[in-house]
Amino acid sequence: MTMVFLNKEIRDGDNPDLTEERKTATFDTNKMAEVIYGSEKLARRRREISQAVSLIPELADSKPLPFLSRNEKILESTRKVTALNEHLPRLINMNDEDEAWHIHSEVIGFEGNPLALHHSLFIPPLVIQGSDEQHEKWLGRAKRREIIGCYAQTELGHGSNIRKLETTATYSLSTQEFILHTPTINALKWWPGALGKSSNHAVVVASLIIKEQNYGPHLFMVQIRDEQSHEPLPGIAVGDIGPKMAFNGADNGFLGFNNFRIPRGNLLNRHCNVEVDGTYVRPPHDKMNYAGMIRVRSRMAAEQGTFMAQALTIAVRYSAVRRQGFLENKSQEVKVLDYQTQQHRLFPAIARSYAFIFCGFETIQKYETLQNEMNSGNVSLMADLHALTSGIKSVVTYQTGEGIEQARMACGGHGYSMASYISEIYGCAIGGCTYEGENMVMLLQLARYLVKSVELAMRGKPGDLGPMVAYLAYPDIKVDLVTGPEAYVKMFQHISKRQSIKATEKFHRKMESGVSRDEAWNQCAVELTRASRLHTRLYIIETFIRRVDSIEDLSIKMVLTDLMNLHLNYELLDVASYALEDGFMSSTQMGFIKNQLYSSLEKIRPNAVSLVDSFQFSDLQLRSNLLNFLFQVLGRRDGHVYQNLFEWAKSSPLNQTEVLPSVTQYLKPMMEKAKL
Ligand SMILES: CCCCCCCC/C=C\CCCC(=O)SCCNC(=O)CCNC(=O)[C@H](O)C(C)(C)COP(=O)(O)OP(=O)(O)OC[C@H]1O[C@@H](n2cnc3c(N)ncnc32)[C@H](O)[C@@H]1OP(=O)(O)O
Ligand SMILES: Cc1cc2nc3c(=O)[nH]c(=O)nc-3n(C[C@H](O)[C@H](O)[C@H](O)COP(=O)(O)OP(=O)(O)OC[C@H]3O[C@@H](n4cnc5c(N)ncnc54)[C@H](O)[C@@H]3O)c2cc1C
Repeated sequence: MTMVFLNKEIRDGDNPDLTEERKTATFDTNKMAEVIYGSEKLARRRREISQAVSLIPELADSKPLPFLSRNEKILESTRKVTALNEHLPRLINMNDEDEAWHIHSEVIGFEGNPLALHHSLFIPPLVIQGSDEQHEKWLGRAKRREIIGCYAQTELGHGSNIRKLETTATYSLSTQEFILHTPTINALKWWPGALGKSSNHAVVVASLIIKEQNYGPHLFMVQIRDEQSHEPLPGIAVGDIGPKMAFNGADNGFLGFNNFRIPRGNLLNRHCNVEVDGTYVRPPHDKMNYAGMIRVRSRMAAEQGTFMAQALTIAVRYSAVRRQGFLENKSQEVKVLDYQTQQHRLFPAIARSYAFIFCGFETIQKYETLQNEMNSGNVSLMADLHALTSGIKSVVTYQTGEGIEQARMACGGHGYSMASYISEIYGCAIGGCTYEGENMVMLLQLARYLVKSVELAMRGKPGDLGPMVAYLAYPDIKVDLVTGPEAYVKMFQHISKRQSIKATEKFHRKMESGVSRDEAWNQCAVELTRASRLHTRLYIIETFIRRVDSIEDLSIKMVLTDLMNLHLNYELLDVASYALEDGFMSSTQMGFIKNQLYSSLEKIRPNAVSLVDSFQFSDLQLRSNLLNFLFQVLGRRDGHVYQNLFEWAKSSPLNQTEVLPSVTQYLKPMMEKAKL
């Protein structure tokens, strides 16, 4: 049987413009997929899973999702996710989170579903914070999906500042229970995905109170609905928070407690505890209860890189079949992908997708190391990884939003149609700027770490700096960019270091002038977030270079070197003003970077379609095949866009009747009245 999307497979019947693109590729997309996904086996597994899903009709959308109401969307996503549940053990390794993520994104798309958070936000905190006994009680049931769960932390009044969460869990010595209570409207849990209508359990974050002392946010396992009737348990108010910008196949919800009692054993107590007599046993790190958030953030670079890659696959393929305007040859209009402006719009974003995915895999590995260390009681890596993931989460979500929006614009009018599916991808991805820590808030977390590091360097203690920030103590030696990537890294290090130092010095000066620490911090906050972004972008560049260095296959290494050079020049150009300001970069160097960038665009051009083909998204995943009711048509692998756009329009419910009630009830009477 032929795989649905082998690259070098040139298929009869595909749009010849796309076929032509695939023939110019200088590398094999299967080999590239191995680099993107980490190994031959992992890339092959993805193809096998996509192939298997495409053969199960009940896993396909039964109708084009953009034409559905919210209730219908939830019903449809629930139908698919439960059907998928039946097939899962046969299709994927149930312990492999990447396979689970991939298959859900194939089947569900981007609209979310009532189990969306069960595997990513309910089970992980239970694993991380739950004791063996608690795993015994809930983990198996959760994994088998006997119970459905969510993660209820954010409240109506507080999301960013979790120390001020108002939901309380008060320990009752007499009954050895925790009493969960929502004292005000503001204290209602608000936002948790899958809470509104689907979950019957929640990991609830509440302020732990023992003998009137507040011990801060802690995690509790709470059953919120009856397992038989699915009715909320007495003492619980729960519901959906209404439609959102996107992700409307998921039921984000609210939750309130009226002195709702849970057993003492429901405090997730692997790292901390409340003993029978109310004695509090501290965790080994003050912020241990936040570990689950580090985990989610550590996965966001790869996730967001994949979102952007999906939008770019649609936009690049479409740009190779869309012909409009002329260059030299006036007898045939050009593919819009041949315009330099189009390339400048799309190719740097392709480079960023690769960069984020490579960076993401490193970050996930770092988290796994942290997790192993935490399990053996060593929490020394937490601060570094908290700082790193705070920055990465913020930079990649923002730049992914930019990249997807450019992809949409690059598709002209058809990009604005829901037939492109890009708006749905955008809506899902851009939520990442807010969820899991609002971006500015998280950049300021990284800034705390950078300021401390600069202070160490200033105090002449560079030896105390971790490897991630060692450059803050490096001397400034001018670099010749012609010598290659290392020189770019040094230039970036200078820029990042200078901004961190400037922001720290400004902060110190403010305090010396008598301004309080908090106020001084706020007065420097914009400069501090700039330092955080630069530091993070430097880190992403370094991971890209490391990955390319490690590649052995020459054809892959060559094209990825082109992509990396594009990334280096694009990133450096974007921040050049910082280095021009102090004369570290000359205007000649600036000209050099621009020329390198333009020449990188030309080098990438013949490989552009194959670079996005290499992500190996199936048409199902991109919602790109109308015939199977998968409705998105712009990014189809076969490139037959126009006839499918027409089919898409014909399938609109509005076109199922010639004269709508809006006409008979309102427009016609209006026109008749005007005639009188
Ligand atoms: C196709 C498939 C589609 C799938 C799509 C997926 C959809 C998923 C959708 C949604 C999921 C979203 C889930 C959520 O959003 S859950 C809620 C997340 N909420 C947050 O992230 C809240 C953010 N706020 C915080 O994390 C904290 O409030 C804080 C900003 C970190 C501040 O905390 P706190 O006030 O306690 O701390 P301080 O600022 O005073 O800092 C004190 C020191 O502690 C250090 N610190 C803070 N956090 C950590 C940590 N996690 N680990 C280690 N150390 C930490 C901090 O650095 C300070 O150190 P210092 O040395 O400077 O004193
Ligand atoms: C799609 C989606 C899914 C979500 N899923 C979940 C979930 O499953 N479970 C859950 O518990 N939560 C969930 N959330 C909630 C989410 O985690 C919070 O919305 C997020 O952490 C931001 O908090 P906030 O809403 O309080 O923003 P706010 O903090 O109110 O942000 C408003 C503005 O204030 C600024 N600001 C706030 N504090 C500071 C500061 N200290 N310094 C400078 N500026 C500041 C921010 O930068 C922002 O510009 C979800 C949210 C979304 C959008």
